[in-house]
Parts: sequence; C-alpha cells; structure tokens
Amino acid sequence: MSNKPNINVKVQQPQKQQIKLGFSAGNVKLKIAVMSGKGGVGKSLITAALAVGFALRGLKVGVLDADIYGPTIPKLLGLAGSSLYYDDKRDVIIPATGPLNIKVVSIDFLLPSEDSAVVWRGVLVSKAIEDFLSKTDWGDLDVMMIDLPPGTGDAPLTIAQALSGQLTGSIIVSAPGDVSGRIVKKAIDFSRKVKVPVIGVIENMCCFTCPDTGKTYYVFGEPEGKRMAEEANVSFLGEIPLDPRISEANNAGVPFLLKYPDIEASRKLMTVIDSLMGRFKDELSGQTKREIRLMKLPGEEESSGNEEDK
Ligand SMILES: Nc1ncnc2c1ncn2[C@@H]1O[C@H](COP(=O)(O)OP(=O)(O)OP(=O)(O)O)[C@@H](O)[C@H]1O
Repeated sequence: MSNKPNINVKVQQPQKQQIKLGFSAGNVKLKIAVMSGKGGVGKSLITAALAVGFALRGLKVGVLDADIYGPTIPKLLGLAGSSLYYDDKRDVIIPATGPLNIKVVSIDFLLPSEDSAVVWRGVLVSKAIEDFLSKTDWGDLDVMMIDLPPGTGDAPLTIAQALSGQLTGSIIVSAPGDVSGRIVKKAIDFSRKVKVPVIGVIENMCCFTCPDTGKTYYVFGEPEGKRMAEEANVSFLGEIPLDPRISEANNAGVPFLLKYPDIEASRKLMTVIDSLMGRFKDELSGQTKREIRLMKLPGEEESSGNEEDK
C-alpha cells in the first residue's frame, strides 16, 4: 500500500477538450520531447541536463517524466523520495520543485518504493499522462522537457499520441552503438510519424573524457551522429562525452552541470542550450516563428526532405 500522501491521479474520465485547454492554459512556450531509438543511451540524463541548462540561463523550466515504465528524472534532479501533492480545492496536482526551481512531475513520485514496477496498460498510461499535463499547476513556463519512454514501440507511441499536436518538437538522443545502424533513423521516422518535428540529434557517450588529464578519446571510433543527422536532414545539436564524474554526480543526486560546470560535458551541453535558445528566440520572447518560416529563399521550395524539422 502506498504511503505517499494525498495523491490522486484520476484516470477515470479523460476529456480531450479539457486536456488540450489545460495544457495550453499553462502558457508553456517550448515543449520539447526527448526520445531515443533504444534504451540506455542516456535519454533521461540528457533530458535532466537540458532542463538544468535552460534554468542556468535564467529560463523557467518544467520536466514531465513520461518515461512511465522507467522513471529516473527525480533521481537525476536530486528529488528521489519527494512527493506530488493534490490540491483538491483547485483540482490541481502540485509539482515537486527541484534545483533552480525546476518543476517536476513523475510517476516515480507515486510509487510506493524505488523498486516498484509500473504495470499499467497503455490506456491507463496515456490517461495518467493527460492528467499530468492538464491537471498540473505548471504555472508559466519557458520550457517543458518531456522524457519519453525509450524505443519506438507501444509505450512511446501511446504517450506521443497523447501529446500529439502539442509539442514544439523532439530531440533524439543517440549513442555510438546505434548511430552506425538504423536506430537513429528509426527514431527520427517515429517522431515524424507521430507528427512531432525533429529539432535535432544529440550523440551521448560519443567519446571518453579522462578526468585526470581532461583529454578526450574517441574509444568507439569516429562519432557518426553528425553524418546520420545530416543524412536524415535534421540538425546535429552536439555530442556529450562519457565521463565518470557524470555518473558520480548522478549517484549523489546532484546534476553534473551544477557539480562540475567546467568539465567538457558541461561545456558541450551549454553549447547545445545556447544554440537552442538562439533557434527558438522568437518563441521564448513570445513571438511566433511560423510567419518567419514561411519566408522561403528562392529555390528553397524545390528542396526535398523534411523542412519542417529544420
Ligand atoms: N555521458 C555520460 N557519462 C557518464 N555516464 C552516463 C552518461 N550518459 C548516461 N550515463 C549513465 O548511463 C546510465 C543510463 O542513462 P539514462 O538512464 O539517462 O539512460 P536512458 O536512455 O534514459 O535509459 P532508459 O530510457 O532505457 O531508461 C545512467 O546510469 C547514467 O548516469
């Protein structure tokens, strides 16, 4: 039996209309889903790090941990053991608050223990996600990061469909083992099929940064993420090295960007943040970008591929 107080994620009567209104009423400027073609590539770590990176640049940030079968965002943001609260007067869920005032909602907060497994079927999962979106008091946010379940199977599909039409775009996280194969392309294809424009690819664990010397070694060979992104006609956002200090910070529940701001991984992550902030400056300043996108350069009409991703 759960010992978490006052939690009531209602999964009984989802009403699409209310859900969409509820999400947009919160005034969230950017809603970015983080996906991966397979598990274990560091998708959650990158989601949490991007959230911290945006917050370090002064933005108001929320994280929806929609990796419902393997929720790890609370641990990565030092919120393990925290709770969500339900304000029954206002009928809203109050998110937990992490470092730099990052608001976090995760199914993990509702589980009785760290070892509990979520065994819900798809329909209940999508209803829970809809409730998390529509009934959470997110307040005004500049950026909401959404950690999707890994892969391209039923779980991410169910959740991506629940979010359909509401997202700014997706960031695909890859790791060296899968860039040589079809996995990144599959994730890009998945994102497009669920009508979420691909913002770009981040290659995690591209290489190894030695903490003693600061030298970086490409132990898996030349990184291929950039080439794969180009082939799929999406932006390559950057590569993040493997660094034992990242795991050490994770285990301590402190975001590595805060614990080790000067390591190569932190510098590279902040470069990704700055390029995203440049790319979405209109959205972040409250202007729409759609009009600007319509102004095509001569000849651009003929270019094939997926212009909406760029
Ligand atoms: N660049 C890195 N350097 C060191 N450790 C890393 C790095 N990236 C990820 N890790 C570690 O790898 C493990 C897996 O990361 P994470 O949980 O983020 O993967 P994931 O893709 O979200 O997995 P899944 O979605 O399958 O649950 C974690 O222990 C994390 O701390």
